[in-house]
Amino acid sequence: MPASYAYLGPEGTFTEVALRTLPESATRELIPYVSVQSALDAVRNGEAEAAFVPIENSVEGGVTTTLDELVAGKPLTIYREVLLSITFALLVRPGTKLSEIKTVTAHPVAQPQVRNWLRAHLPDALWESAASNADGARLVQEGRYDAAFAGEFAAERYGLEALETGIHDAENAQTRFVLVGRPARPAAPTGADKTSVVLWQNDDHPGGLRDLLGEFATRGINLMLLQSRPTGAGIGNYCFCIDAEGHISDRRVADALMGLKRICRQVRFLGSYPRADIKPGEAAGPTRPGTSDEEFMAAADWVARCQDGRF
Ligand SMILES: O=C(O)C(=O)Cc1ccccc1
Repeated sequence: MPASYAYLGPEGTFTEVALRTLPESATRELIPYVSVQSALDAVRNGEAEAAFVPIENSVEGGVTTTLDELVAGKPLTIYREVLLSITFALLVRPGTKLSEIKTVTAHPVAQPQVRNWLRAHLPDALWESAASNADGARLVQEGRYDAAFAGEFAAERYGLEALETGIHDAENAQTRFVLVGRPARPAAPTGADKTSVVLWQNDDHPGGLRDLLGEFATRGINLMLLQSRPTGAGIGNYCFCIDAEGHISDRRVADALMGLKRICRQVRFLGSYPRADIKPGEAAGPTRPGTSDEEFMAAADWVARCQDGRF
């Protein structure tokens, strides 16, 4: 059996389209799962080599199911990320008119991307969430809903017709997807990388979050995502999902992680992987003076010489 990648299915999701842009997907069996949880469980229990799931949307923010799965349970690691521009089509059973649509469905992350369109064109339609956009299309095929917001490409797969295409409230809406596997050595740095971590504060004190963020700021590390998630231990109890620029093999990133490890109750490393928004060589590199690898190494060397009496 070839190595397999699990993904948020069924066939015809944006997730599948994004997955197929990864060259390595051509050599894997791609297996649809009904939910993010079941795709990630397939990795945790060894059924699949890796899972491909949505994690962030430029309109709605973090995909909370995915973040919560990465925050808790058996540790998983992000290997790769993919960005996909998203516009929706309104899919209906052939012959359905706009005036006949009473119920619509799609993945909950799709709703904020089509809300204005719905208000303008189908103000009285009842919205219900589907497990994925393609699953919404499947439910329309089965007659459970009148219309689904999904990729235009899903129409053929589910015998539907696109009544409208190019639906998007926000220009250039993008969704970010990640390939997640069991913990492994991160891929070598490309020069344009990202590091994801989850942080749990040691105690509740004024400026606690500022202390965590300060570990990045003093080392000139830009943050690309900061999302708090409830720990489940009561109101006001949160952990923080953070994406930071750079690779764990960059001295400033490793040093920041060491700083966080010393002051946090728990740090979960979620991986260092190539950025999808820019190509290697396009990254600005450390802009804050004193934060390059060379400067970190020279400083460590100087301390060693002082300890040795050779200053
Ligand atoms: O991949 C899909 O089709 C999904 O259901 C997840 C999703 C939701 C909204 C935008 C992009 C992907």
